[in-house]
Amino acid sequence: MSLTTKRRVAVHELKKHATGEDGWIALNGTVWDFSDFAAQHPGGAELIVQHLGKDGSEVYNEIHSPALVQRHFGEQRRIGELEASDSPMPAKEGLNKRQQHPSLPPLESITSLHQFEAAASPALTRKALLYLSGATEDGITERENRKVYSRVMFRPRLLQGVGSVNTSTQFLGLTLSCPIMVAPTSSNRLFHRDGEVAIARASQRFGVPPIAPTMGSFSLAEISEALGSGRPFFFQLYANRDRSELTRTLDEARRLGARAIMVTSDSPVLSKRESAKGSSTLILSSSDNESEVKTSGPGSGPPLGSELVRQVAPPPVNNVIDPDLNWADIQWIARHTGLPVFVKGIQRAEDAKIAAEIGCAGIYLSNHGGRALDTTPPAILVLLEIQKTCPEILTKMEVIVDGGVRRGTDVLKAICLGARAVCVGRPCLYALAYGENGVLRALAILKEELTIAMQLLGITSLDQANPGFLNTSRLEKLLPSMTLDSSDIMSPRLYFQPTPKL
Ligand code: HEM
Ligand SMILES: Cc1cc2nc3c(=O)[nH]c(=O)nc-3n(C[C@H](O)[C@H](O)[C@H](O)COP(=O)(O)O)c2cc1C
Repeated sequence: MSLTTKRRVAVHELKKHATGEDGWIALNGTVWDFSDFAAQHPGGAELIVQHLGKDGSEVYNEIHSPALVQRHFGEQRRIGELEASDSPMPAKEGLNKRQQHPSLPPLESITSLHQFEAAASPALTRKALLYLSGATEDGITERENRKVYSRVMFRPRLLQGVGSVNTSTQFLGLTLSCPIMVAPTSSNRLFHRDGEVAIARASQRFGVPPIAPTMGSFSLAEISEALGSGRPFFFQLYANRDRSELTRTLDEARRLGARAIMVTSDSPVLSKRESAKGSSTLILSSSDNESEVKTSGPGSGPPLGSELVRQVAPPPVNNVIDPDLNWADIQWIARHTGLPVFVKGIQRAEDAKIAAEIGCAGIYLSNHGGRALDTTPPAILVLLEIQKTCPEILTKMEVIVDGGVRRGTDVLKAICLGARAVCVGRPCLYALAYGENGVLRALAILKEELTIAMQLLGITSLDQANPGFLNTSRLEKLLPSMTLDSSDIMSPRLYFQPTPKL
C-alpha cells in the first residue's frame, strides 16, 4: 500500500485486531500492524500486547519520536488512517506537556550543574525522575563517582601569565571547542519532546560531536538529519543479539556518517535497580550533600511491595543486548565498519591494554554512572591505575572518562591525569527539561568553570595539563595492590581468548 492510499479504519474495526498474531495499534492517527511484533519490542512485549486493538499514542509519544514507527515498519505494516471522528486521541502537536514547563525557573538563573536537578525535577514525570536518577542496588559506585574528585588536590603554579586561555582539544582528528561531551543516554523524550535531537543540536552549537545512542527516542537517521549532512557525530552501540540487526545498525551508522562507534560493554545484562535515590523525597531533593546522600545507602530503599519498588524495576529492554559479546566481536565491528571503535565501560587497566592491543581507537572509562555493577571504581581511579601501570596507552589512544563530572575542576583533574575528554550524563538530562538551550547552558557553565580553573592552576592550554599538577595520594591507596608493581599485571594475551562468532 502506498503512502498516498488513504484507507479509513473505524475504531470498531481496530478493536477487532487485538491478538498477538493479528494485532493493530493506532499511533497519532495512523493504524499499524503490530502482529507478531510484541516479543521483538525492546521496551518489553507487555506494552505492545496491552495496546493491541487500541490507540497507543499517549504511551508511545511519551518515549518515541512520531517518525519511529514509520522508519521501522516502512509502508509494509501501515494499515490506514483512523477515522477522525472516532479518534479518541489528542492532536499530534502538544502531546508532550513538558515542552517548557511553567515551573521551570529562568534558565539564566542557573549557574551550576547541581542547580539543574532542583530546577527540573518538578517539571519531570515521576517515571522520568526514577529512570534518570536510578543506580544499581545500593548506589555505592554512583556516590563514589561524585565524591572521588574532591579527594584529588590541585598543585597550582603561580605567575604563569594566564590572561588568555584556550580550552580546545584534538579528538580523532576533530577540533573540539572544549573536552566536554554529553554522555549517550536512552529514551530522552522522557525529559523533553525534542530528546536526543535537542542534545545533538546543543552539542553541535557548543562545538563538540554528539554521541547518538542505540536506544534513543529518536532514530539515528533523525538525529543525523537534525545535525545536517557531514556534521560529525559518534554512535553508541548496544550490540544486538540478533546479528543481522547488529549488522544493519552498523551499516546505517556508517552510511549516515558516524565518525566512531562506542561499544557499551559494561552492561551485558541488566543490573538490579531497587531504588532511584531511596525515596521520593530524595528524588525531588536539590541538594547533593553528604547527609542526604547517606539516606540512599544500604537498607534505605523503599518498603517492599511499595509502588516505588514496582516502578523502578528494571525495564525489560535487555531482550536485545547480546550478553555474549566478546573482544573478537569488537575486532569484527572495527573491521566491518572500517570506523574507529571505542570500548565504553573499561574498569581496569588490563582491559585498556587489550583494547590497545587489538587496535581500538580509544577507550571510554565508565561504570555507566553507577548503573552497571555496583562497587566498581570511579573512572578517575581507573585512569590513575592506567597512568601508573601503562601510561603509554594514554598517548596511543583517545581516552574518555565519565561518571560524577559536575564541575570544571573535575574536568581539569581528568585531563591532568591523561584523559582527552570527559562526558556528562545526568546533569545534561535535567538540563534537557529546558530543551536544547538548557543543555547548551549546562555545557557552557562547565566550560566557563574549566577556563577559570585552568587560569587558577597556572595553565593556558590543555596540553600543559599533566599529573604533576595533582596530588593524588588519597586515591593511590585505593589502587589495586598489583599496580605497585606493574609487571604483576597479566599480559592482555592471557585474557584474550577470542571465540569469533562472525
Ligand atoms: C515499530 C515500533 C516500535 C519500536 C521500533 C520501538 C522501539 C523501542 C525501543 C528501542 C525501546 C527501548 C529504548 C527506549 O526506551 O527508547 C522502546 C521502549 C519503549 N517503548 Fe517502544 N517501540 C515501538 C513501538 C512502541 C509502541 C506502539 C509503544 C506503546 C504503545 C511503545 C512504548 C514503549 C515504552 C513505554 C518504552 C519504554 C519502556 C520502559 O523502559 O519503561 N513502543 N521501544
Ligand atoms: C538515564 C540514563 C540513561 C543511560 N543510557 C545509556 C545508554 O543508553 N547507553 C550507554 O552507553 N550509557 C547510558 N548511560 C550511561 C551514561 O552514558 C554515562 O556513562 C553516565 O551517565 C555517566 O555518569 P553521570 O550520569 O554521573 O554523569 C545512561 C545513564 C543515565 C543516567
